[in-house]
Amino acid sequence: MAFLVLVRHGQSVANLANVFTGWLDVVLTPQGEDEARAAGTKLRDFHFDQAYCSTLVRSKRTLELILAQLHQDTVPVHATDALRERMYGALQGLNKTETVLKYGQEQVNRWRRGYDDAPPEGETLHHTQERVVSYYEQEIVPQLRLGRHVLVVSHGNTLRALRMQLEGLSVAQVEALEIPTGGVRVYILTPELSISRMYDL
Ligand SMILES: O=C(O)[C@@H](CO)OP(=O)(O)O
Repeated sequence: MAFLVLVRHGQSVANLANVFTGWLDVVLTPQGEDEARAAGTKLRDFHFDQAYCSTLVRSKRTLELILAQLHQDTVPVHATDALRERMYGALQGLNKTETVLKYGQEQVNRWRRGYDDAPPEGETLHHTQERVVSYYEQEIVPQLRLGRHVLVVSHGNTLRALRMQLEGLSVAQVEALEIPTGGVRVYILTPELSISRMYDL
């Protein structure tokens, strides 16, 4: 039985500053590094065959810290643009609270969580989902079919989009889904890749 584990990167300096991040390439805070190590500790009973992350440094560093914590530094790592955070367009770098004061809570909620609402010059969650799911199907599913154990370290919105697909969530459910930094989700899969168990660690 293969298992698939999804982890959101640890807290970044932009998360701490309450700034829209998207494709900004920001580092982890000390707390974020601790969250990454803690995710590794939670995964101590797991052995991975393949690991995936985005090309953004907060995702790469989180994966590196998890594998170091697990003494599994030799697991092959694949870093891809396909697993980058949702592109937040003109909102990138803006403070979230100031943006609410300027445009109103309702508009900002739609930009942040609406499945088909694009932030100015940015991607909708739906578009993010298309690139993430297509990478998942082309690169990760073949590994899972071989019974390999896979770790994916990515971002809040990419993981919301992937979880919608894997868990069959409705639009309303994915719009309400929040994943904490360092959050760990485990899927135990049947040989046909149905989910036999899923849980947060
Ligand atoms: O800023 C971002 O890129 C994301 C994730 O940190 O934020 P939000 O919660 O608004 O999707």
